[in-house]
Amino acid sequence: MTDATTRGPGATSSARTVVTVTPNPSLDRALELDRLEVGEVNRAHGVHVHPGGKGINVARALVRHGEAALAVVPVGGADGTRLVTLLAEHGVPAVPVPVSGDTRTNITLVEADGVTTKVNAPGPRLSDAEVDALLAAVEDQLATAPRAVVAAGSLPAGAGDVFFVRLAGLAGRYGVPVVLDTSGTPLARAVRAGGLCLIKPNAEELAELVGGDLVTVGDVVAAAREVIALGTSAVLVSLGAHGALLVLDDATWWAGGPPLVPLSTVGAGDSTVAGFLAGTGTGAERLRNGVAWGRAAVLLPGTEVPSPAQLDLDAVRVVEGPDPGLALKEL
Ligand SMILES: Nc1ncnc2c1ncn2[C@@H]1O[C@H](COP(=O)(O)OP(=O)(O)O)[C@@H](O)[C@H]1O
Ligand SMILES: O=P(O)(O)OC[C@H]1O[C@](O)(COP(=O)(O)O)[C@@H](O)[C@@H]1O
Repeated sequence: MTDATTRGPGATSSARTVVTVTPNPSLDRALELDRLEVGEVNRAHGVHVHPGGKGINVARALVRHGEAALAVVPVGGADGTRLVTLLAEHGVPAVPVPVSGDTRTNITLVEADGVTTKVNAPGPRLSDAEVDALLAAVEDQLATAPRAVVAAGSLPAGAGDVFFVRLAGLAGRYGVPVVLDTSGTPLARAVRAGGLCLIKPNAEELAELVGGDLVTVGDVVAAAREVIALGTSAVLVSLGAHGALLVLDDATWWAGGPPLVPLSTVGAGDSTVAGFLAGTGTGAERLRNGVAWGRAAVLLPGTEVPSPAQLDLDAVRVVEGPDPGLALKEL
């Protein structure tokens, strides 16, 4: 299952490496159709298969830009083997953690007008021993003092709602910053436990987290500050076609650009996280980078991640202290 690029259970990170953890990875299969007819036989004219899952996509995007990254992933069955092979083909170092259930496949249906329908499978149930083995594999990487650990995506059954709390606790012991991109109860539990460096909800996920409607920039900033008050350093809120907001305890930036016609929005959030992590300089510059990577991702099919040549940093406008009264849909 491993080769020189996907280095297998013995793989280790270095001080510049971003370690990603995807508890519920997937093979992402995107089918291109003229138009989806629900309840009918539909015929696709294009198919793309990519290694998927949020942490995996972050690692893929970083590696595509020459950044050091390593993906820790539970894998099982023939599709798990395929996932590891695909990661190797994409040049992403991986630490596969064997599990008895089969790695899932997630389906995306993309219509000619860009409308995207996604069906995500539940993924295999992990046993307690498999969850412990996954965390032990993460701890092996934490011991090598990586730059950050990115924990991302949904949790498989059996992982327990506190999986990310456990992971953040481990990372805290090794002094490694934690970036978390998840949703629902696992996000709420981790935010309440505190100690996170960054979370990347979209507006719906943040609204669910704080329990309210987010209509304006001010609503998002207030929601993000609730999160920050619980012990998270920064909140990067992605807003789809309306760009993204970066909220710190004492500063806010918005970044976005001219309208695009997306080919596939799958993986755009993950590319945004990767671009933010790869960025340098001020919060504003890192946000610009993240948004440029996210915008480039939506112009690519399936779960393809952008290359440096596909970025258009100049198209991204950054505003410090955006008007709190602005509606998100006006951004
Ligand atoms: N339709 C779109 N047009 C332009 N940019 C987009 C579009 N959809 C996504 N993006 C870019 O990708 C980023 C992440 O997308 P978003 O849908 O918010 O993430 P997620 O998939 O995590 O919900 C956005 O912040 C934006 O920069
Ligand atoms: O773990 P979840 O929430 O089911 O999401 C998994 C899916 O999300 C993706 O990671 C894409 O995420 P984003 O579109 O939010 O960047 C796919 O590769 C994968 O199929």
